[in-house]
Amino acid sequence: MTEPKISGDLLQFRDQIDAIDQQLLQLLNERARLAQAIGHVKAKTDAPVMRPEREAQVLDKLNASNTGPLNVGHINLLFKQIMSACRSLEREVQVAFLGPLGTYSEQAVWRFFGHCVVAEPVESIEEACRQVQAEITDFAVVPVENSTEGSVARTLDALVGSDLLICGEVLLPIHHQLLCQTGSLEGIRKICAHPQALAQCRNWLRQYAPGIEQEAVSSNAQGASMAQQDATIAAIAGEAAKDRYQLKAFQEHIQDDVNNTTRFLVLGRQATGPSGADKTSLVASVPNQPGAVYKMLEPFNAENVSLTRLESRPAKTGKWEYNFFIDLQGHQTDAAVARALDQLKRTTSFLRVLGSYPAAQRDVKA
Ligand SMILES: C=C(O[C@@H]1C=C(C(=O)O)C=C[C@H]1O)C(=O)O
Repeated sequence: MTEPKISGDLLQFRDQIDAIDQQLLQLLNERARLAQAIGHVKAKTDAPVMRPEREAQVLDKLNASNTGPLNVGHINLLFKQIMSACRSLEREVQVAFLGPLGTYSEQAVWRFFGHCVVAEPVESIEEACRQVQAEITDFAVVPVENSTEGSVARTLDALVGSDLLICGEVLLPIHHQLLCQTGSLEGIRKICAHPQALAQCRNWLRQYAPGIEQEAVSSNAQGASMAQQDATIAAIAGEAAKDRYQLKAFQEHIQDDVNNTTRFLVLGRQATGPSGADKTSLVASVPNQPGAVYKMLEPFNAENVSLTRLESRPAKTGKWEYNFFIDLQGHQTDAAVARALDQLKRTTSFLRVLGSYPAAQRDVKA
């Protein structure tokens, strides 16, 4: 292919880009050497390699001073990978996620940790938690709620029964795609996907794939794997599955709700310091008495602490008792949050602070 007649300009611009790349390369290696030095300091005290609060602050600072044309999405994407690479020179962090390969949980891992981590799929939420507790891996990434389907009960139950800490959260827009070997619907006899994905694409399927049989399978990634082996099968899955199973998209964004989002938790053994825009999650239960729930929530009102989520689950005591899962804005070391938690100890029969961690949605001030 011939370049347009502005090739003189083009060559000049490319020379400039080459020169800048050399500077970037040098600076990136300088940055990497500093991370290595930090790694040596950490190793002496057995301090954690991954510091989610620091990584959130690095991105906040860059976004606050960014003048473009790169946007917040570009900055986060680029610098997350830079930090991931630098971090891996200290030590490669290990993460268990709810598999199989190609799931949205895997996408959540890459988004939170960047690509320089060892990520292992495991078969259940409980197993992901067990691996962190047994110190087989550093972190687990598990789904906790979906904007249309609600909470993931197994994750909430696993949190109550363990002493793991929430170190971070990931908000992942769920963009379903219809995937098959050729990218065309011709010859497709069956669409295989997790029942939730089939439900989330009901209208689209009715309109654009009427008459094609639908089969519920155990995960979208399994559907994608079936499509990889059989040209008559299409799957509903995300970007990670498309790449993993070498499929082509017939259509992207086929979910009926354009804002369909899943929230994932990053679970670990380490407490996370304040980043400047944090959330705190806790689980509490109260005695079965009139006004008990009101008394439990009163300290948050008194201290002007904003709650972002309140959810109850059976406490499994067989006595119609409930655990309340509460997310609030702020870090447990913030004075107002600390005072509210102190009060809460007096009004609850059970209280566990599940962790304070950087909020995924950040309010960056220029
Ligand atoms: C370099 C550090 O270690 C890791 C890498 C970071 C980075 O590359 O900026 C930031 C935080 C840590 O997850 C550090 O703790 O500062």
